[in-house]
Amino acid sequence: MSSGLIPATILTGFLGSGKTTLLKRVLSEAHGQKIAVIENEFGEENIDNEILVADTKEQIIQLSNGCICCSIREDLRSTLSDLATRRRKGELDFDRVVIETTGLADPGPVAQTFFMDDEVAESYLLDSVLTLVDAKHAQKQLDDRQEARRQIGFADQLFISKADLVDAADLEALAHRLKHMNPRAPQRPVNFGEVSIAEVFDLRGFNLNAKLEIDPEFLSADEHAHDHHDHDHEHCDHPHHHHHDDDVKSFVFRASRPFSPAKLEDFLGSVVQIYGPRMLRYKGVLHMQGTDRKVIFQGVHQLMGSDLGPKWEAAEERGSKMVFIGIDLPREVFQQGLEQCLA
Ligand SMILES: Nc1nc2c(ncn2[C@@H]2O[C@H](COP(=O)(O)OP(=O)(O)OP(=O)(O)O)[C@@H](O)[C@H]2O)c(=O)[nH]1
Repeated sequence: MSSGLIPATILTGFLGSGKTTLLKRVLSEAHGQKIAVIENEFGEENIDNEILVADTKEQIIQLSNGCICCSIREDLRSTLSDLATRRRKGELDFDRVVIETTGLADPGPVAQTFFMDDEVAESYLLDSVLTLVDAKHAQKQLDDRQEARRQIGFADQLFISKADLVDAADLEALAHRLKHMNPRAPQRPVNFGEVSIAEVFDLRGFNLNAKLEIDPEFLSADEHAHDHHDHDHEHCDHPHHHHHDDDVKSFVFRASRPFSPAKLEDFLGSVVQIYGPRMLRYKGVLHMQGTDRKVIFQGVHQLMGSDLGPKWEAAEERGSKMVFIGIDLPREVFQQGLEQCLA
């Protein structure tokens, strides 16, 4: 890694979604990487920890009796900073860190630790948030549990476990629901954690230079479905598909006219003041006045940043697209506000 920062991966997913299964698999794969694992489990009996220790020679640090996203967030911060210090001194040797959250954790505060704390930010690079989704139980968990919905909203990559336990139509309905909640995160089924290293590490989900990958077909289909809801139902391919009113939702803003940088900065600065706590992830490739390069922007809650990307190609049509993933965000406010920022 050229930056010298230690890459960190957050592995999340609701209770029993297969986090440990996947992690164990990743750790036992012969990849020549030394991985420090921070496990966060409720309770003193840590079975996962034993399973992992038995099978691997990795460094495992356990944070117990609380949840890293709330009561022991300070423990996470100090553990990360302690690990980095010991690595610098040569007492510990590891190439990356994986944090496995409890099934009930909100990954937001965990991710924020990497930006909020100077010591942590200087040593680590948050690579990505990986979310496991239990194909058998996710629909109900998403209906019932806010944490489960937030785990989807935050994901840079979704892995769907237990696809073997459901039929194709159920799997399709789940994929559809997830895509509405987070169109930015690629989805892929995993059978008992069977993934390759390349699919979990160095995804650069938090990298400002990362491409914004949204399937344009999906998004226009989405608009259509909302505008013609009743009509849409008559022609629905899945008779059992029902409408979910998830509070984690996403929307996309597109424009071909360039943004005025000053107006946009003002607007975003004020919306994050108000809606920041509910803005899980947002990201965009922007056509900005005054530069012939793409501007890549992204944020988590109140924290946002932007970077100059590559030049627009001569033949390429310039335009901006932004995706916002959040909890009950007022789409109209964003839509109209952003339009006001166009030059
Ligand atoms: N059928 C099936 N079972 C799976 C799959 N992946 C994991 N499991 C099983 O699901 C159960 C829960 O898996 P874990 O890996 O312990 O889940 P977890 O997310 O770490 O669970 P918590 O730490 O309790 O939140 C285990 O019995 C796994 O063997 C899969 O793809 N298919």
